[in-house]
Amino acid sequence: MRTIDDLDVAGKRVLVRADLNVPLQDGKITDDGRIRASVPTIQALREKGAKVVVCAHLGRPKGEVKSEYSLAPVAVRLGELLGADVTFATDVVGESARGVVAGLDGGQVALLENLRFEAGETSKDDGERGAFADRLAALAEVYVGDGFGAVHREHASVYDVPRRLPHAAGGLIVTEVEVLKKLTEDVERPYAVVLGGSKVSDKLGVIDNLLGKADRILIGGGMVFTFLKAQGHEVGQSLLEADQLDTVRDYLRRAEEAGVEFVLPVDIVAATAFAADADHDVVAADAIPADRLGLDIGPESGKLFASRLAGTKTVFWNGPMGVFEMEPYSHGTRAVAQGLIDSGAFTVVGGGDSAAAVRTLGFDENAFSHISTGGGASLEYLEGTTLPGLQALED
Ligand SMILES: Nc1ncnc2c1ncn2[C@@H]1O[C@H](COP(=O)(O)OP(=O)(O)O)[C@@H](O)[C@H]1O
Ligand SMILES: O=C(OP(=O)(O)O)[C@H](O)COP(=O)(O)O
Repeated sequence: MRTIDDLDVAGKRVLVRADLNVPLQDGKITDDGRIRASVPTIQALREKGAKVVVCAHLGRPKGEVKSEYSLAPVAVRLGELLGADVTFATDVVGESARGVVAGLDGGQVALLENLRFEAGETSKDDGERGAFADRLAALAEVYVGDGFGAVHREHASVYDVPRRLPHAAGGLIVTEVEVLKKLTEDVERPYAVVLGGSKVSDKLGVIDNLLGKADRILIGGGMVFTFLKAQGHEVGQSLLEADQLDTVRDYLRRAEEAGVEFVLPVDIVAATAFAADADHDVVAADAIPADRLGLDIGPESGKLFASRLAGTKTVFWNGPMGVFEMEPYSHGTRAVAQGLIDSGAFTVVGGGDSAAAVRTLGFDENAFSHISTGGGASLEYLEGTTLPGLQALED
């Protein structure tokens, strides 16, 4: 992959695809890790005299303009971190964007509004996506891919725009790939993978491939309930991928045949509502009341998971064990984070929310071997498939 040192960017308009998908609460950024991770590449381009046009997505607004998904607060924080003004365009490829970009001098930075306000960004229709990619590419003369957390998405800004402009990988992508490569080549065993979070349908699929790679697979977070249901247990109102039950049964059967250890929670924190102040109790994992939803793994499961991480040499973790944003449901995530640290293994934590969790729960980032900005992206990278956003940069 070419890097930004291989590009002539002085005085040129450079479109940087970053991953600035940060958690927000009441319009306030609760963890700015992904913004900080994007700063070095932007700073390097400024120093080279580029006119830097940053583009990114926030959440999943599905092609509609929704003010709660505006990148405006991110522009402010990015400016603070860069120590420079960041001009915010109130649209993606419209009049505001064109005006803001035209007004940039070398070394200056602009941020476009949320890419996913445009249906073309995520469209599965090549024509629609291509038409949007044309408009986005027209804003710039050079493209730099640096949004590692989104490289698994075949989206216009990730996959189609680099095919239209001279391109290179930014420093964040280079670093992420360097570290994750180690987990695909010479992984030290026992190798454990911990999966949780809420993007269940996205991430269940990677287990297929992990069965041939990991020695232990620990399941927490919103992933749990599809497994418990597949084993015949009641999961109440918990997150469930009802159409994946056969797939999950197949995983459990194949894991047994292959000698891969599946570790599922033995207890669950079950609440009456998705709220911090809802009534909640620890219940056995096979006895979740029909009117409750599981929002964390229970204390016995926290201990069990930590014990199964002890003695491992490599751990990859994506997805919080519970709704860590609410204190009553944060203990499982805390136990697993501590379990990783205590294992003494080579530990990689991946994912926007997983990385935010370890920081907001007060863990020292340096206690982990690597904190990746990508969850789904790193999981798919570990599968060994070529990711659209990396392939586009290699071509
Ligand atoms: N049992 C659960 N039910 C609903 N949501 C959950 C549950 N456990 C974890 N979550 C949520 O999962 C989210 C993170 O999931 P995900 O995006 O897949 O992780 P990452 O960003 O680390 O890849 C968090 O916001 C957390 O609140
Ligand atoms: O948050 C992200 O991924 P992650 O939750 O897997 O870390 C990325 O910004 C990608 O977002 P998407 O999963 O909505 O495409």
